Amino acid sequence: MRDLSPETEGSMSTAPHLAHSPPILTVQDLTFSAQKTVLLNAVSLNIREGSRTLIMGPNGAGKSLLLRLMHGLIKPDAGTITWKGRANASEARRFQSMVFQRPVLLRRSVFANLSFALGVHGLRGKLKADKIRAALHDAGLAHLETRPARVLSGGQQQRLSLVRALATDPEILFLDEPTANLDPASTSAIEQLIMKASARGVTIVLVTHDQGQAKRLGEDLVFLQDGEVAETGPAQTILTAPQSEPVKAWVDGRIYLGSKAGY
Ligand SMILES: Nc1ncnc2c1ncn2[C@@H]1O[C@H](COP(=O)(O)OP(=O)(O)OP(=O)(O)O)[C@@H](O)[C@H]1O
Repeated sequence: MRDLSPETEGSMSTAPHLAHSPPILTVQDLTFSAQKTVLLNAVSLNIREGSRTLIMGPNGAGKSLLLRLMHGLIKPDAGTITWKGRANASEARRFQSMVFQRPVLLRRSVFANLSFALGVHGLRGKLKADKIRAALHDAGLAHLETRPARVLSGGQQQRLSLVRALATDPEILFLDEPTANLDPASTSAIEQLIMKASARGVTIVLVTHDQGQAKRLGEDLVFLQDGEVAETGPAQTILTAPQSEPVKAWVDGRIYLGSKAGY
C-alpha cells in the first residue's frame, strides 16, 4: 500500500512544484465514532500546501466526516489534526472555507450573500463592494447581483457558494462533492474556479465520486474504504495502477462489497 503518512510524504509527489511542499494540514490516527460504531479508524494523511488532494471512496466510507473533522466542524474521539505544525489549532478555521454538496445560501440577494460572508471577515464599505463585484465578475455571475440567491439554478447556486467561499481568501478550501448534481457545463465552470484558486496557491481538498474529475484535478489522492485509508499517493499513479482490492475494483468499474459482502 502506498502511504501518504507523514514519514513517507517526501517521496510521493506527481507534481514537481509540490515535491518539497510542507504539509499545511496533517491528520494523525484520527478516530471518530457515533452510536457505538467506529466510522473513521486511525486515519492518517498529509495535505501538502498548495496541492489539490482528492478524497474518494464508496458511499458511507467516511469522506464527508473526514472533511468535517479536518475543517473543525466536529471533534474526533482520538487523534490529532495539525495545522501548519500546530496540533488542534483553534484559529485554523479562520483560514479555511468549505463548500457543501448542497449549496447553503441565505434568503437574500446574490450580492448580500457575499456581503455577509465578507462582513464576518471584517471587510467594510467600498473595499468590500469592489471585492464582491470582482468575484461575481470572475464567476460570470455579475448580471445576477440583485437576484435572490434561492431562485438561481442549481449550477449558479453552487458557483455562488464557491465564489463566497473563495472571497474570504482562504488558505485551504474543502469541497464536498461540489459538482455531484451538475451538468457538464456547470461542472466545468466550477472546475475552472477551483483551478484558478489552485493557481493562486489555495490548497484544495475535494471529495468526489467522479473519475473524470479526479483525472482532471487530482494531484494527491486518499481512498477511503469502510472508514479506513485503503490507499493514498499520487492521483495519477493510483488511477492508472491501483494496488489495493477496493481501489482496483473502483478503477475497473467493478462492484466491491468488501466487509459488506454478507449483507
Ligand atoms: N453524526 C452521525 N451519527 C451517526 N452516524 C453518522 C454520523 N455522520 C455520519 N454517520 C455515518 O458515517 C458513515 C460515513 O458517512 P459520510 O457521510 O462521511 O460518508 P461518505 O463517504 O461521505 O458517503 P457519500 O459518498 O454517500 O456521501 C455513514 O455510515 C453515515 O451514516
